[in-house]
Amino acid sequence: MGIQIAPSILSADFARLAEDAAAVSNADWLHVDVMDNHFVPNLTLGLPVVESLAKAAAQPLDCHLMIEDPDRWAPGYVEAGASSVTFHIEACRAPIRTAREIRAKGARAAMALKPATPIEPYEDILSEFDMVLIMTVEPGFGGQKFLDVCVPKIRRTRDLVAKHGLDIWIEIDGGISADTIEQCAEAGANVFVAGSAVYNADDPNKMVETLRTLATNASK
Ligand SMILES: O=C(CO)[C@@H](O)[C@H](O)COP(=O)(O)O
Ligand SMILES: [Co+2]
Repeated sequence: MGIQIAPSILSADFARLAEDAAAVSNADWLHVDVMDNHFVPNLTLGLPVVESLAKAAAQPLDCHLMIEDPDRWAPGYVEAGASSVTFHIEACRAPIRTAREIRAKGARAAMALKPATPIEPYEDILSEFDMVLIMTVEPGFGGQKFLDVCVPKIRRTRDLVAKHGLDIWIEIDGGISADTIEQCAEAGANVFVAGSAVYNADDPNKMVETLRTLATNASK
């Protein structure tokens, strides 16, 4: 499973995405936040940008869809070049079908949970997914304060995954920095999204390594 760091390009310069992807060459993934101004009150980018970035970036793309109607749009992100596609369970009408379509097209499928959405109602469909993304801020914006009330949900999700003997990654997204990453790793997260902490650092690649070391040591 392993510790993985996924810088969010939401905190990058959208006019220099290829250069800002290269600035985090040590990262395992590039996290791409797709927002539609309906599911969340913000608008970012869509399929054409993902298609171009997938060609320009060395890292695989981890697309986080914060959009209405992911049933319709999610499979298209695999065709555009994403290696992992995450949709919000709160917005999805047919999560099993959508996850199967993502996987059938060759990408990893993930469900995302907003801070107030519990994992327990989805226990029976966990096996349809490769990853659960637990939001540790309300989705919509970078640079928000980490919500520590979400940490027990990381632990409960890790316990459910173990109970069913599944090989499912747990990703954490929102307010992750050198100050907050260790408690998430201790609770069982293994994929860490960080936007402002990485791109506001003097040396983004060095921050990726700092986060990796802290999470690796805390998860032992
Ligand atoms: O999905 C989101 C926000 O909705 C995130 O991926 C943010 O982009 C993370 O930014 P930081 O909280 O790390 O600054
Ligand atoms: Co995100």
